[in-house]
Amino acid sequence: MSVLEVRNLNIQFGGVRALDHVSMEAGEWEIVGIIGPNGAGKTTLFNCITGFYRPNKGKIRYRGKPITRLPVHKRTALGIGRTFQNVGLVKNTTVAENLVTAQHLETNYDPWAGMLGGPATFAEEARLRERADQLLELMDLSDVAEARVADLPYGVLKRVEIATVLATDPDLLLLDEPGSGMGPEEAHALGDTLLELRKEFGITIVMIDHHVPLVTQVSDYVYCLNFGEVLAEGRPDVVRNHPEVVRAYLGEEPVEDPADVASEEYV
Ligand SMILES: Nc1ncnc2c1ncn2[C@@H]1O[C@H](COP(=O)(O)OP(=O)(O)OP(=O)(O)O)[C@@H](O)[C@H]1O
Repeated sequence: MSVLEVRNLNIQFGGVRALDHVSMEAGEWEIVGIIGPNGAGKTTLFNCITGFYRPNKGKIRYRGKPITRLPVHKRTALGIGRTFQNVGLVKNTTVAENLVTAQHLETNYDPWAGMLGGPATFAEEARLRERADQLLELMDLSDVAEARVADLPYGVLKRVEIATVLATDPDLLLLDEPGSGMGPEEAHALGDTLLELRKEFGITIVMIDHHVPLVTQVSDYVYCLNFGEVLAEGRPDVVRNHPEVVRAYLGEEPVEDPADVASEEYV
């Protein structure tokens, strides 16, 4: 059974057809890449999967259960975690505090015990902090645990955001441009981390990104959207050299050797 199944999704904003009969799926343990030029409908697809947008037509299933009409918080409770294109963190607190706060959403935390500060509360806080430290280590972020989020560079913030979503214990992780603001080496290191996360937590990942080398490095399967439609899908090496995909990105004819394409940041 697929973890995520999207069938014939349509959504329209005024005259703009943002998604037009879009179907995709992601299986257990899979990393699925979503690429496509600006305005192709990638973030709109995430907004439909997470419940921020309600599609005009189509169905979304999570582990076989229809979720098309469920509100955002119920989808989160089912295990769908998401990062945002423009980083969704509390900027005036530290990195570690962001992770602890995210875990409070998952905990049966008694507000009275919290106010009175009994031993059970301290033990619980210590446990949440320990888990935060483990996640920060896994994401190579231990050295910024006490840094204020607002003081960190964008590339580091993207990693912090992933750690924060992991703190909510998701089963399906949707990453919106995790490689944005990163150079090729930083993006490659992020790719290694994502593969590590999949191994460590056994999660399914769907990732939007413009860094085609990053998408190629980690994805088992790739969808390319263009003007709200699936232009191509398949293994990453096949999609990145698909004539229509190369044309959509560069307006050029495809190159002979896919390795030539892999060296570019964009297809
Ligand atoms: N809330 C909205 N209201 C009106 N139009 C919208 C809305 N959300 C998305 N759109 C339109 O839908 C189309 C797809 O946008 P979307 O943000 O999904 O593209 P994208 O592939 O994520 O682009 P980018 O790579 O630039 O982030 C665009 O034409 C956009 O202007």
